[in-house]
Amino acid sequence: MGLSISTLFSSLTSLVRWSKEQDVRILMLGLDSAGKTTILYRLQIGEVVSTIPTIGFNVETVQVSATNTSNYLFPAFTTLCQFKNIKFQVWDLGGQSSIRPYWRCYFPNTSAIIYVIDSADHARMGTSRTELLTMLAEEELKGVPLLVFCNKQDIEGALKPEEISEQLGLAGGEKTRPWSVRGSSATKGEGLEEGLDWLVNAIQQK
Ligand SMILES: Nc1nc2c(ncn2[C@@H]2O[C@H](COP(=O)(O)OP(=O)(O)OP(=O)(O)O)[C@@H](O)[C@H]2O)c(=O)[nH]1
Ligand SMILES: [Mg+2]
Repeated sequence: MGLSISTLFSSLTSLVRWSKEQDVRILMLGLDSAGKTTILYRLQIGEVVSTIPTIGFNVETVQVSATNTSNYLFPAFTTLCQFKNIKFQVWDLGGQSSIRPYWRCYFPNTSAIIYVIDSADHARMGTSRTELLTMLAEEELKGVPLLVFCNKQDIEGALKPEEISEQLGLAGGEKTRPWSVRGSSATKGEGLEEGLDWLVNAIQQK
């Protein structure tokens, strides 16, 4: 009897986990050439791929090992969670101005947003900010966690994450969602996993 209950419980747990995995959808947005597709494949296969501008979208399943840091009271449970692998469907949408109006078609059922900025593209920082703030005002994305990658930190003269964060002004306006602005270099593979780790925790704590 005990065995069958535990088997049933374990099957149910797997089912719930499976259905949750299917639901976890991350949208990756940002202006053209920000580095979205490079980030997607760096996260998925750990390599820098040669990209062409995305017309439409790329979607891939990305697996991360999540660290649950919220269970200070239950160290054993925390240890278990540290080894839990979570799968996400990451949707990388093309960022050209003619494609941006279609971003909103992908907003329903979004669990989190990754917004990618080319930190060396000083000229278009204002456009990138406007696109981000317009998107965040959408009702469908209310409360959805936001990770901003200030990408291309390897380029000399790139704006630092703190400077970009200041320009975006999220500290003053964003009170209803968890958000984080971080530096990354997709080509060097720096900052990506730490950023995703933050996002995983933000999604789990919602
Ligand atoms: N130096 C540097 N170059 C990068 C970095 N990330 C991406 N790139 C380069 O930037 C260019 C554009 O990268 P993509 O990943 O295609 O950009 P995207 O955001 O997907 O662009 P769209 O598909 O047009 O929206 C490519 O030549 C990449 O190699 C980075 O961190 N550092
Ligand atoms: Mg692309």
